[in-house]
Amino acid sequence: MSDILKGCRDQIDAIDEQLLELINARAALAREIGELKGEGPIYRPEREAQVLRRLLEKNTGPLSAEAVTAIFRSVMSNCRALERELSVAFLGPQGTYSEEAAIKQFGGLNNPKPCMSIDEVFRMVESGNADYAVVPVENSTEGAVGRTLDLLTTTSLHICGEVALPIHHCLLRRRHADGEIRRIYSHAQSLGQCHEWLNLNLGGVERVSTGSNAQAAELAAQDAFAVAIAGRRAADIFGLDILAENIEDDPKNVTRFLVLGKHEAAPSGQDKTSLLLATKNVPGAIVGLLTPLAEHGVDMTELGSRPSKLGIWDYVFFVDIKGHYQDPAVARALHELEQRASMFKILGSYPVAVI
Ligand SMILES: O=C(O)C(=O)C[C@]1(C(=O)O)C=C[C@@H](O)C=C1
Repeated sequence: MSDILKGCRDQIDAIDEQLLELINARAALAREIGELKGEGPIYRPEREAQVLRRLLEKNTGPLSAEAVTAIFRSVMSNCRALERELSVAFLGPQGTYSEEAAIKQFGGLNNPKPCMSIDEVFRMVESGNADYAVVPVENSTEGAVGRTLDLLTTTSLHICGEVALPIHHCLLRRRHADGEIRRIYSHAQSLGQCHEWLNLNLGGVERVSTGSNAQAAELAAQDAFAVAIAGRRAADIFGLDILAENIEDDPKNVTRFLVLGKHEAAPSGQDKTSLLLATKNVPGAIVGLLTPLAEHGVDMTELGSRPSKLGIWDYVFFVDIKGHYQDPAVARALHELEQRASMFKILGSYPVAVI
């Protein structure tokens, strides 16, 4: 071993010892905070977002912003687990993008609860069988996830966080299979996101929609004439070959997930509030309904609608605004908006996703 290499490794050993001591000191403080919290919620998404934002501001590299957030999310996950282990429900099985989003947000899962459907994910938390839910809400290519929006209209859970997950699809196939490809398995949303690529490269091959991408990977693992569209993680879990990577039509393909729980998130300084609104079905009603936002200088970042299921051409509106509902300007705007709406529900105020 060269002297230079040995010198670097000796320095790394010394730094690791310091890191170990410091991380354990941090963990001991988290455990102390856990005792102070008593019966209150352990998971504080606003504080975790503040910790990450502060470190990102201080980071001078060479580690990337993504690397720094991944490392500190994992540190916080382990500190949090000393306070109490949380269970997180998501659309399973193992290997889905929902699982990836849950791991990203919580820095690792101590007690994962994969579920068969988005309905079951909500139910798990509502019934107290899991602490938090992670559900997909919209994709940059395919739009809103209707089932999640419908369940938000009736749930008692609060949105307490959001996760933005870049989605890079792979074409996966059973190892050593080389015959004709007769079927492509994937979730309908992923088939839609890879539509152009499939037309160009596998035009004419039957597309079979599955409950999840992980299920598609599992089916492809048993079928020598099939391929699946899923993520890298699913390839590892089900032992599949990756035939092609990044096959999504839009390279900036992102899915946004919501974190839901029984507790509200406190203001973090950079928050969003999601609202569910309805108004009388008359011309110009939605414009009038939203006027208080403009009057109080509150930015609307998103406006979507869903059939209300109460009557034909009757809609509810999903509105995202900047700020926390406790921020004074937002509180004033929401108070006025509530007077004008025929339905008004704050689905949650939560920290804006940290990369
Ligand atoms: O500050 C707290 O409330 C903590 O419990 C500490 C800590 C952390 O590790 O920084 C852990 C869990 C919480 O979700 C937020 C932050």
